[in-house]
Amino acid sequence: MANVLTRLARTIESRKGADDKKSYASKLFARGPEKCAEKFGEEAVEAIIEAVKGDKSKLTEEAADVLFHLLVMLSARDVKLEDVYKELERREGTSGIVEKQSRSK
Ligand SMILES: N=c1c2ncn([C@@H]3O[C@H](COP(=O)(O)OP(=O)(O)OP(=O)(O)O)[C@@H](O)[C@H]3O)c2ncn1[C@@H]1O[C@H](COP(=O)(O)O)[C@@H](O)[C@H]1O
Repeated sequence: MANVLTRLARTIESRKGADDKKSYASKLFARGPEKCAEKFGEEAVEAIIEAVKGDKSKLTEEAADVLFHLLVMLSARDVKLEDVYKELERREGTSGIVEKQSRSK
């Protein structure tokens, strides 16, 4: 069974071109990829604020908002979640330090 992120990504993808009065994701898509990116940034900032405050319950909720808006932003630019998973898998087992050095070349 697909995990919740994979299922949510599929649902979000299915909202492209759907009625934006019935779907929040459709409403975001209709406003364009720049707006989707802006909303992701706003949600990330809200999560940062809760992380700094140390409220675990609110940080959990904000993290869910961040993941939802990340998926919308990726979909708005036709980046597949599967490809993000593949990139994470490629990095698995390598040290973060080595990874950083290989990317800065
Ligand atoms: N997981 C989510 C989810 N997380 C957060 N949000 C929405 O993100 C919005 C964030 O709140 P904001 O105050 O920042 O935004 P807003 O004022 O409502 O809207 P803006 O005009 O600022 O964009 C809220 O409206 C939340 O409902 C989500 N909306 C939808 N989903 C899921 O996405 C799927 C598709 O949803 P629809 O597109 O609505 O069918 C469904 O499975 C939903 O459960």
